[in-house]
Amino acid sequence: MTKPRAGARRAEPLAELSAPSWFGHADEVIGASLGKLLRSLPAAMAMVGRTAWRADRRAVLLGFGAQVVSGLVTALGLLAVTGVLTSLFVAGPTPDRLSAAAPSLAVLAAAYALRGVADTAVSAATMRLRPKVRHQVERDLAEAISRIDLVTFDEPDFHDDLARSRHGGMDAVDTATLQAVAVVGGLVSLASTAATAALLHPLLLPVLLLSVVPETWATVRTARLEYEFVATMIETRRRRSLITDLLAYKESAAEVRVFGAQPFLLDQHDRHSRVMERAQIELGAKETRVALAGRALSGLGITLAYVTLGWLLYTGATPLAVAGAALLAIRTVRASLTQVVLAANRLFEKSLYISDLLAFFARARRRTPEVTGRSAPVDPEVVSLRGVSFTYPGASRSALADIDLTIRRGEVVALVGENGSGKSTLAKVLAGLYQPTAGAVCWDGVDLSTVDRGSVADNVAAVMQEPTRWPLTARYAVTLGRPDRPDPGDRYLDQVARDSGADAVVDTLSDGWDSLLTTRFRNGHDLSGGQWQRLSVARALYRDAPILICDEPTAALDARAEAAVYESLRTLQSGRTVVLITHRLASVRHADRIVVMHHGRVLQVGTHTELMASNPHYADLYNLQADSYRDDPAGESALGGQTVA
Ligand SMILES: Nc1ncnc2c1ncn2[C@@H]1O[C@H](COP(=O)(O)OP(=O)(O)OP(=O)(O)O)[C@@H](O)[C@H]1O
Repeated sequence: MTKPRAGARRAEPLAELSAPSWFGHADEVIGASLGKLLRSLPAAMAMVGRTAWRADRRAVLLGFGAQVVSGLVTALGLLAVTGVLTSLFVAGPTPDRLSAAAPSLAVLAAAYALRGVADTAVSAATMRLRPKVRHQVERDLAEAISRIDLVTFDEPDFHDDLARSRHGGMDAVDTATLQAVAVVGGLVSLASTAATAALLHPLLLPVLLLSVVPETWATVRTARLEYEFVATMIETRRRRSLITDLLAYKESAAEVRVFGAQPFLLDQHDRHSRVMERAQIELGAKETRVALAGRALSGLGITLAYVTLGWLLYTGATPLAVAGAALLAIRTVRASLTQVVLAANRLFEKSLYISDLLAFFARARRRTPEVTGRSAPVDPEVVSLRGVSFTYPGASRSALADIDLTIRRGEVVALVGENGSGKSTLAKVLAGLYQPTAGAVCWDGVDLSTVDRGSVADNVAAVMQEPTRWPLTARYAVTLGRPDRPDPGDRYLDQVARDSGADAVVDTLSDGWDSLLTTRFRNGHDLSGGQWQRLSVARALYRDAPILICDEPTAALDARAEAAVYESLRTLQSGRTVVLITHRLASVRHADRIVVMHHGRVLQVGTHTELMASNPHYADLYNLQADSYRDDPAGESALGGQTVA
């Protein structure tokens, strides 16, 4: 055995990081015109508005009403200031001038007080609205995902789109709610103050607006740069977090250590980080240049505004008191404009993410099976496949090709064949989880593509090849397929636990059925692979469905548990359709029919005896396994104590 040289484990560079062929969506974004991006704003705003309205109408009305009040009293305050200054600047004794200014001063004080109340009401409404809007969108997203066709999860760009929507999109909705309120408030205040400024002198307004245009350009440009960065980096970020997950999760922690994979993973982590670092530094430099240009031009604009005011005073076109109020107006208009520009900028930036979210919702709708209102036959007598083919999204070869098969109620049909021959895919197509790309799956003659998926699923229970390790209590992990089943005294639960061997698992748990099955929380438990499999068999039995799919149901079970499972499958068999997938051919000898699969096609269908006599492929596979047991001096198979051959 050769000893690995120190430092020999150098990972190859990740070629795809320098050749960004998978930046597909980001390229579209980067290539989009500013106009196109700006057009995303109304749709995003409408989405936030609709969601806010659904989430809490009263808060929306209170928030916007208070904004209007706040804007109006700001203008009123400005007019009061003009009144105060006019009274103070006239000739005469100071006490007289002060008394003349008193009414305007009172209006000013009232305006400030009212504005304080209105602004507080706006904050209160916003604070109420923000979490509600976020939760509403999170709920909408979770619901949309839950309805998506299973095959969509195999589409290459689905997970990128989902990640962008879940992370960028959610935060965007949250921020957008806040900014939408700020934009409206700023606009109301701007409109009323600008109208007042225009009243003081019409020239002031265009000059003021001119001073804000460069800043607007700079902020919009910066927002776009940042979005481009996030969009181009999303896959790198996801890949990097995948590596962190491998290091962080218990499921992979042991293999990482056994194979000494830490240096490799850390190296991959660094490579991804370096790509992101370079892009981020480049982004920073671009943003600095844009901000500099914006500020320089904006400074010129402000200078121009003050020069204009000075010129108006110098030529006597404006009295001193009005010029004083105009100075205040300039400050207020600029403050309002800055508020609007900043908030609109953030909104604009967020609207790009919200359009991702909207695109995801649209994709989810397209990928959600249509609700037809028609139901699949309950407890079908005949399940038939006619010319069924199936190709996974993006795959170059079909996983199933031209399959014809009929299964009757009460039959146990075993699917056998080499790895990758299409057994699991066929089982999922049979169960209506995948729609065939050609041909049809019919239950009692009803094409499953014409009925609601929920009604199909209602008839199916499955023991999956890699059962989900549900991080719930043991009770929920078994009963979640029929949570509403009345089961006084847990009689049925205990029965399926005995049939699957799950009773022995639950007996070892400190809180029995109420034990939490994850060690990520306090007092949680973890189970062995075989113990999880026992629970998955119990779950399938508890669901008590007419069609039972068992995909390698006993692969992780010890001999005794395996024998118990097959015994209970035999009991269950009557009145049900059982599809059994296993590589242990001794276990399929007693199946009513055995379907031999090869490269996605059905080679032959028959009983064990028929196939041994006529199908050399099956006979070879069987004898290969049988031979390994014949070498066993005890002559006993480990498969549930059944003697092979
Ligand atoms: N999600 C997927 N995306 C693309 N191809 C897939 C996907 N799942 C399976 N395949 C391919 O489809 C073919 C059939 O796979 P399937 O899982 O049905 O085989 P199997 O007979 O159940 O294999 P095994 O005995 O290893 O469980 C294989 O070539 C496999 O690579």
